[in-house]
Amino acid sequence: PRHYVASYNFIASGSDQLGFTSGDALLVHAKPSSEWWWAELRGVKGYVPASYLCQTGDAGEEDEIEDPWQDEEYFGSYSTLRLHLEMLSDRSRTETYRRVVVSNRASLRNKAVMDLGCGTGIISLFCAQLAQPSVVYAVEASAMAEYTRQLVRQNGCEEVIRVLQGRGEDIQLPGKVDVLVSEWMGNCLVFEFMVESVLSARDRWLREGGVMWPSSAALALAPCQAHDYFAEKMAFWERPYGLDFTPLQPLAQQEFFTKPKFSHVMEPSDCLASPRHVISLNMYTLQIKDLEEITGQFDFPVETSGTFHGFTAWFAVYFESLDAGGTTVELNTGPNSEPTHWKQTLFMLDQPVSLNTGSSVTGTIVLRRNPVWRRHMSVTLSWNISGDADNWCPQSGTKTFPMWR
Ligand SMILES: N=C(N)NC/C=C/[C@H]1O[C@@H](n2cnc3c(N)ncnc32)[C@H](O)[C@@H]1O
Repeated sequence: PRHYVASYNFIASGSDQLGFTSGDALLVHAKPSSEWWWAELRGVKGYVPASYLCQTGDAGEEDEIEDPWQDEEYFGSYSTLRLHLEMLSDRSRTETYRRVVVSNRASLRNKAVMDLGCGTGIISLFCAQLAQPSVVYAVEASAMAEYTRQLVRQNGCEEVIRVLQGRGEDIQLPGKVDVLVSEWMGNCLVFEFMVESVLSARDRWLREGGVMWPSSAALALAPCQAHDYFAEKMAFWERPYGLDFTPLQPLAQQEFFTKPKFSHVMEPSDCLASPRHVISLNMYTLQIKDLEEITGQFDFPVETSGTFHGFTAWFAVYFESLDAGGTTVELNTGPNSEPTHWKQTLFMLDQPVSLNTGSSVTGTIVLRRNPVWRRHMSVTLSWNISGDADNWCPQSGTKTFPMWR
């Protein structure tokens, strides 16, 4: 963050704007655009008009406008093998995409395919190797694209696969495509918001009546117990080495339970109720503006008495057949399916609540996209425990988890 001083008064006109008076010292946290910056004044944050401010201290040295998509860092992370190895090593994920190609091999003949965010090109290579599309546009923004070209040649697919290095939003294709395939899903389905790039490519390059793979997506949720995680991070402070460290428990709650826990492996037996799809996305009708705030409702009849430590979330995506009436292929990242590199995401409540069968946990989940950092979001879970008269614990609550800003 950098210090600026206000040269003029500014009256805020939107709820997300920050008003100030000439002479106020503001802390600028981010510069999502050259007109509006994200700043703080006396603990309140909001958008401010950049032209009303001037830098204190080393004036003149203009720090670079920070990219709200953090593309340099994001695509940088995909120019090394680490993440590609993780994704390719995820057999459930990779075999599912291969199964989609194989089960649609006849209908893929002579089709034009776009593989958005192809990485090493695995999906494109499946298409060229296991079916006979007329062309596959393998689009990859990171420096990995150079190697992807080599892999295409190495596997004799250069007749079919054309690797285009660049962002899906920027590249030009010679024509529209029949199939837009992408592996875009992040934690809680949308984290990283690569889905926006997929929708942008759909709107630009998918022909009328073309097919989206995945065709639809769902976020699943369940109230759960998380005894091991709770013991490891919170109960630990009760009596370590015979001493009472409980004054550290508020710190532990802040440090370990404020953000969701990625890569959590939930046992099916941890579920206190049958998981439900709380959000469903139709990849044909979903609009980019819909991504700003996605809301789901839930009503879980408690089936197993136990300790309600939090909620666990995961996703499933569906690949409809190119043939009318053909079978839909599912990739499910839940606790009852083959493990994947996404595992599940655990949202810990501040206080565990004991739950008895006969009660129910009803409420909402809201995914709110970060207005400044466009690959980030917050998840707000609000719940109400009803039908358990003899339970003295708090009956309702709400908690907002940043992912990550
Ligand atoms: N998180 C999951 N599941 N997959 C991440 C997969 C990301 C891959 O897609 C590329 N990618 C992401 N967004 C774009 C874009 N807009 N244009 C071109 N390539 C892109 C990244 O560089 C990675 O190689």
